Amino acid sequence: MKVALVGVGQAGGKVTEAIAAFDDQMDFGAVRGALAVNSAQADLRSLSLDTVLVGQDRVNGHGVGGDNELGAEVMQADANQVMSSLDGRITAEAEAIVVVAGLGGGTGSGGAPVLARELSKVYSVPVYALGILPGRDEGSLYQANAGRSLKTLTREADATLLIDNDAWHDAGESVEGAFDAINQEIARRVGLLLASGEAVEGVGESVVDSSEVINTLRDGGVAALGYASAAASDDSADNINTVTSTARKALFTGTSLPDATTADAALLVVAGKPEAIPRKGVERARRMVEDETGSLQVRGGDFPLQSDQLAALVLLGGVERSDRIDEFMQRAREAQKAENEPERDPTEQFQNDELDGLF
Ligand SMILES: Nc1nc2c(ncn2[C@@H]2O[C@H](COP(=O)(O)OP(=O)(O)OP(=O)(O)O)[C@@H](O)[C@H]2O)c(=O)[nH]1
Repeated sequence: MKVALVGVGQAGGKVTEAIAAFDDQMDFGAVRGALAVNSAQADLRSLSLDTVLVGQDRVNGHGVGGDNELGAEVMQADANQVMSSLDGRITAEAEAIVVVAGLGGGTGSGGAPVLARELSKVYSVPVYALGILPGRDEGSLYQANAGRSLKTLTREADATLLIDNDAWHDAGESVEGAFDAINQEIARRVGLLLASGEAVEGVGESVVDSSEVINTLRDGGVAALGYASAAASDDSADNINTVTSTARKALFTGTSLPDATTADAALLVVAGKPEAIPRKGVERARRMVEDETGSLQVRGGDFPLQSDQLAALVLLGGVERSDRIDEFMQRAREAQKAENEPERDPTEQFQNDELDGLF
């Protein structure tokens, strides 16, 4: 899937840079343009991307200091400048635009939903968000910011792929210390997903197409992405168990949103040498994803890739019913000192008034 990436805020810029670098290093060509937007000049300087500084008249290049309402305001005020910088990058070949941001800070948290809304007004391709949730140990401002931002993002973006900052760091290691490693994990997963619809080597019926990514995300809401890989034999018959166990790992331990397995739709992509991918294994893995997610809409496809490994990518659409989201929204509400509320359907938590949206 050919995309243009827009990173907003510090985390947004760094993750965008990591995804673009992975795509370039693998020679995939799925990332057709990348831009970083921030209200903090210093954060933009360290990036090897084209950049736009917003809010200069309000914060003089110093960032919004975690104030996401201010982040939304400065993005709104300078939206035209950002949109015109994006003009040349969102060419006719872009199949989607991805707005990338850490949801806990100020610029990305406030700016990403504004930008998603502005982009949706102008472009007919889907506008997705890639949002990073603060880890449990991050402060309450981060949690409250992320709750409000997520609520608004899920409304403004066509779908929001969530990455939990607690997903891939080792016990005892601080989230901050793990950023580079987490960003690499994000880049590998997202980079492979985007490239999977771009397969050039081998064009069989079973090869995944970018329309399958778009269809999996069609109902909007929150999405998650799992990944795992294992050494493979050259003979596909020996790889049946490898495919099923790798898909299981991708779903249960390799996911961007731990414990989010109940989904409305899913896409299972198996990457590896075409002759090493066993049809029987892929079919079994697809059924396993169906059983575990409870979704009847599980798509599947191959991603031909010259590698000694077999990898499984599992994209889940509509995971907002998961315990993990429920737990996070609860944390965000508590952080915002909201009143205790009665039990209700978790899917409604993006619609009710108990946690303010951003706009
Ligand atoms: N995965 C990941 N998360 C990050 C990174 N940098 C910051 N974060 C997370 O992002 C949130 C903070 O957002 P930032 O992007 O630093 O803030 P900002 O959007 O630039 O906003 P201001 O600094 O307030 O102007 C926190 O939850 C951090 O844990 C990173 O490189 N990788």
